Amino acid sequence: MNAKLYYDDNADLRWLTGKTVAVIGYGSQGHAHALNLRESGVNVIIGIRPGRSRDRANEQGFQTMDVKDAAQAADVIQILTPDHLQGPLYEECIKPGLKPGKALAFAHGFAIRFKQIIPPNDVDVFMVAPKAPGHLVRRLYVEGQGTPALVAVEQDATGHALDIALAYAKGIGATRAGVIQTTFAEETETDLFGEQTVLCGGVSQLIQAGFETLVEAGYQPEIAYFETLHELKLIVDLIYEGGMGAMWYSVSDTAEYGGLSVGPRIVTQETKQEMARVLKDIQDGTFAERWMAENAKGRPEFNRMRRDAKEHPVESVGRDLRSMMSWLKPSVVEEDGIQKEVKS
Ligand SMILES: NC(=O)C1=CN([C@@H]2O[C@H](COP(=O)(O)OP(=O)(O)OC[C@H]3O[C@@H](n4cnc5c(N)ncnc54)[C@H](OP(=O)(O)O)[C@@H]3O)[C@@H](O)[C@H]2O)C=CC1
Ligand SMILES: CC[C@](O)(C(C)=O)C(=O)O
Repeated sequence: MNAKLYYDDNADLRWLTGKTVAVIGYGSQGHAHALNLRESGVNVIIGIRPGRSRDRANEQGFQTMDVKDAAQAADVIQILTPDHLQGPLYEECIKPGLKPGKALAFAHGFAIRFKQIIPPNDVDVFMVAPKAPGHLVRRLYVEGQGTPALVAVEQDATGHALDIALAYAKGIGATRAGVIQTTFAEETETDLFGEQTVLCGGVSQLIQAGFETLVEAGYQPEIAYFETLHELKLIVDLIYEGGMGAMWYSVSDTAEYGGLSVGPRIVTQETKQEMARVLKDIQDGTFAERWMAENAKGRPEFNRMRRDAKEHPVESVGRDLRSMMSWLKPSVVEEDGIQKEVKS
């Protein structure tokens, strides 16, 4: 194995003893980090603006305050607000609270890698980036499992930034699954690549294309849903637990032969070449620039794509079919057309 991996025995929560961690933002990652850390015995406060997130953090028993006050009060300041907003929030509310020896933490390297934030030299700067959506970081922790994470140290002012980062990783349950040491650049570039090409972008396009092909050919949409979306989860469960081998072993020989011979017609050499172009745009900052510009314009293209994705028939068909599956325990549900967290 090439990677430097850390597990529970390699991390010591005592590096956070007597310290206060301010979790800034209480969204997908924020609520998971805050709850997991608290249950691991860490003293956590929440820096958050008034609104839905603050109400939720209060309901869950946290001491909440404005970001400026939380940054003043904390030893470790974990920034869990959206990437594109971190720069101005840091300048206005977090930077004034920094003092030598404090730590600035991230769950993704975007703001540092693309220079939205330039911290002073006398603070630690580290990252603990879980490799899962926040709602699953929380669910797995509660179930006694863990989410793998990446740690990186950008600045080691105290000489103990890595110890503190590993303690934090242990507090959120990541060292149960394995924590790999990396750099902000490697985490940012691989994470953006993964979410755009395979995890979020690639998977959603593959599902929609498969669903549309079947429905346009006259097959029942409900069958298309079960075939291209519902069963995907069950197939991925096997891959997650035992690698591709477990999936090939469990499916029929017909599926194995068909999958191995036809798969390369779907994901082609051209797809791989496009992936390389996507990676280049990430590495040279083209994607980051496009994303920041889209936000500056008020997100016209993003809003249109969001709306189209929401209105795709695979969503309405799925909603009806899932309503008959009483065992599903979703973390996020739709109410009046808006995605909402299920109260835990
Ligand atoms: N989503 C994920 O699973 C993952 C995210 N990350 C990283 O974690 C970080 C947080 O992302 P994510 O959890 O998705 O974010 P969310 O969008 O889920 O949550 C953002 C939170 O920040 C709050 N917020 C937004 N603006 C401000 C502000 N000006 N002042 C105070 N609070 C504010 C929001 O509160 P309000 O309700 O008031 O809007 C909300 O609580 C990002 O760096 C992201 O890249 C890393 C790995 C996975
Ligand atoms: C896959 C999306 C992700 O990168 C993640 C959950 O790790 C994100 O930024 O949300």
